[in-house]
Amino acid sequence: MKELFNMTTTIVGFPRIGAQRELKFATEKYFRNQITAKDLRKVGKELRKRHWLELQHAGIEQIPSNDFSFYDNLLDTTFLFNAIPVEIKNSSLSNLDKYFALARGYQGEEGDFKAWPMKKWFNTNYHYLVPQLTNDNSFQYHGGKIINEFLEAKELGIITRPTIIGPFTLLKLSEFGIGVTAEDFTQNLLTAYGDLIADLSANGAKWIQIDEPSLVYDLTSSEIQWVYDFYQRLLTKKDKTKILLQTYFGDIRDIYHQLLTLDFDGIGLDFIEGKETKKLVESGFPEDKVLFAGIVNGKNIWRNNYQTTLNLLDSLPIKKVILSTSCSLLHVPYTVSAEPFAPNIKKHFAFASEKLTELKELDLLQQNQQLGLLQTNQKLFAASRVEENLELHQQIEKLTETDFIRKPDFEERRLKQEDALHLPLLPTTTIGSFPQTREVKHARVALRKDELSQAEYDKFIKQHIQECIKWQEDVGFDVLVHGEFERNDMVEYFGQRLSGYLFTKNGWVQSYGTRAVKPPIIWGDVSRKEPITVKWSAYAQSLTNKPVKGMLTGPVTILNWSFPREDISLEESTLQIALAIQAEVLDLEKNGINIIQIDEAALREKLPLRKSDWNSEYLDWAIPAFRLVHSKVKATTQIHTHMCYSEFGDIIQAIDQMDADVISFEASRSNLEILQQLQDKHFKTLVGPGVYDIHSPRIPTKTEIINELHQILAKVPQQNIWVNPDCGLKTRGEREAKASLVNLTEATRIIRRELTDGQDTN
Ligand SMILES: CN1c2c(nc(N)[nH]c2=O)NC[C@@H]1CNc1ccc(C(=O)N[C@@H](CCC(=O)N[C@@H](CCC(=O)N[C@@H](CCC(=O)O)C(=O)O)C(=O)O)C(=O)O)cc1
Ligand SMILES: N[C@@H](CCS)C(=O)O
Ligand SMILES: [Zn+2]
Repeated sequence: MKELFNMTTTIVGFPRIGAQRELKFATEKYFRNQITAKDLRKVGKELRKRHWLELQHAGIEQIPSNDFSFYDNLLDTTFLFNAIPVEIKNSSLSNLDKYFALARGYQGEEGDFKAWPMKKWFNTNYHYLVPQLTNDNSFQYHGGKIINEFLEAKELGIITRPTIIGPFTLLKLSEFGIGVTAEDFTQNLLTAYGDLIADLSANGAKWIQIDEPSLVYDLTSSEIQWVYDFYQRLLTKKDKTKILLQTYFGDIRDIYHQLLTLDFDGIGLDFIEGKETKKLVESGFPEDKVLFAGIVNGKNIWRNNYQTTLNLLDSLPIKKVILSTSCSLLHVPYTVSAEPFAPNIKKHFAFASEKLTELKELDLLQQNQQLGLLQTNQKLFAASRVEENLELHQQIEKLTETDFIRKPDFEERRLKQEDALHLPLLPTTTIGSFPQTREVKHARVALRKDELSQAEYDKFIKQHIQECIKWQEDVGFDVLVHGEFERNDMVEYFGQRLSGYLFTKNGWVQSYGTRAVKPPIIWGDVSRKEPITVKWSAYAQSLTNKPVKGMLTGPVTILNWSFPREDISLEESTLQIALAIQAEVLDLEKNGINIIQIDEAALREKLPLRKSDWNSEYLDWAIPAFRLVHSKVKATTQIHTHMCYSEFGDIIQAIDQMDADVISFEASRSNLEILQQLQDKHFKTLVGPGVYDIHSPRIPTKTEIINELHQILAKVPQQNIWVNPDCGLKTRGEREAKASLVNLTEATRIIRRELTDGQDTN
């Protein structure tokens, strides 16, 4: 056992939505003007208190603060420093409403402000708001949320470790207006972060945590130099308050040694996703710094293997260690305690609360105390948890190259589909879901509580499908959808209908703002028990002569938005799911569905963050898994896919290799930058770059959509273009969703007329 330095425990951050999603319900009530700002702030305050006390009670010695957020931490950071657009800054909206205007857009008496774009937070299913920095912006610190929350905890007798996103990550994740670069903000940020540290320090903070997850990417030499120079200058101003530089989602191999020479008091490293973290630490770690060792996985829900962790800790040549999580616990649900799993299943799981216990137990074991805990833990890993599905394994073994290749090729299929489908120029469609109204969600609650029979529920869903089809026909859409009213979520719904899956009752994880998901758990081998979506799609198709798109979630996304197994490879699990979805595709086709969309919104999620680690490994199985799903359909069946909230530019060729016939993706909020990539890379798949942002209640005007279409037409051949919103409409209210779609169809008709010299093609 290593020499002990005052061994303590901490976490990088804790979930904030509340175990019963209190924050979501309160915030949405505030949006609907049903409660006041004061009421909402009170809910936030109660949640923070509850969480700090829970951490204290669990024996966590260093408790973070400012990990709470009403919407998003990066938005909080930009807002804290007042680096927001002048129009919003100068409006007479309240501070809270300015904040929400950036998050969701605002259309009202104070003006018409678009929401900031939203992107995936590294390799997670959490999404952050992308700061838009222009000439008008500067960063200044004048107090605010971070200090208020520190003082709030202090009043409870808890000296927390305030956390803040660091300047490098902030700039890396921001977008810059014309004529502005990250460099322009350096001096400004230095003063702002310096003032922040001084204020927290003056108010009694002992430690401050600066999060720099962007350091886990490949870094250029100028980036390394920027980080080094910035922190060297910042740290000369620090006094007695200790600074922790916290990294996560990988290792920091490009800058590790330089960082160690800076005057940080602690360095937080991820030993779970950081493939080279152990090696880096073994190569040297200064005695005067504390290693915040991220050894409890902040993203999975499986119990920690204590022996493996203790061996790792024991092997590190470190004196001062604080045991921590690999990243914030934001990415896991609160607790498994109230979940109705059988004890022999439950004992394998650790959600956020149970991870606190794990940290404490590891701390004790590290000190050679309560060794019985180790034996109990070892038993969890001694035997296989599940029985294998041998038939499925054989089916996978027998797959050959041809199973992954669709015939005939894209061009031949395209002609056949044109003949079969007769779609107009710039066909219009939507991404699948229509608003999940309270009525729809409520019906599902009633079904769960046996207040509604299955037959009544099915009838209710069919009524919604009928109205949805009729509305799309009236408005003039070319390819219709059934609306996904029967689904709670695009992944959980499938998980619940596939064998091998477990799902929670209350395992909510924040995805963005007020929205959360309950990722299903892959417990064993996955297979399809029976058709999943066929009855709904076939019913919708029976109501219209226009084509209705079948709507499925693809295998890579189902895997990435589930909690995956760790006892078999991700590739193997994905192939199992792919075969299940393939069977569904073929059943849809058999039942008269000629267009099938297979969503792969999370295709990128498990692609290594570092390009130098790509080696094509992940894409080499993820793309074929998608192809396996549709390789056996007829040439005339048109396969669509959909992606959102990711960077696509650097994987555009891999996307083409998915060999779908049509792809729709989010583009309206990434300023259509992807269009250039499509042109440069001669993208073959037909494309529907989203023409408006569905994540905001703001209704796009016809003129805005026309402008988007002009931009698309400037880069993509007109016969390759589809017109659609940038994602599903489930989070939108009916009124705004419909108004936006009407504008979309009318804008398309105008453009069609332009393109066909004044003749209306519709
Ligand atoms: C498209 N996106 C998705 C991602 N990940 C997914 N797994 N799914 C996605 O769709 N990632 C990227 C993007 C953006 N992310 C999201 C994430 C979540 C939502 C969303 O709308 N979430 C809903 C919850 C959806 C759900 O599970 N609904 C259930 C339960 C509904 C519910 O809360 N019921 C209440 C009672 C309601 C009543 O009585 O009226 C209850 O149970 O207490 C269902 O419909 O049955 C959310 O509200 O957060 C969107 C995009
Ligand atoms: N078909 C899904 C895709 C979301 S990414 C929907 O429309 O909600
Ligand atoms: Zn989407």
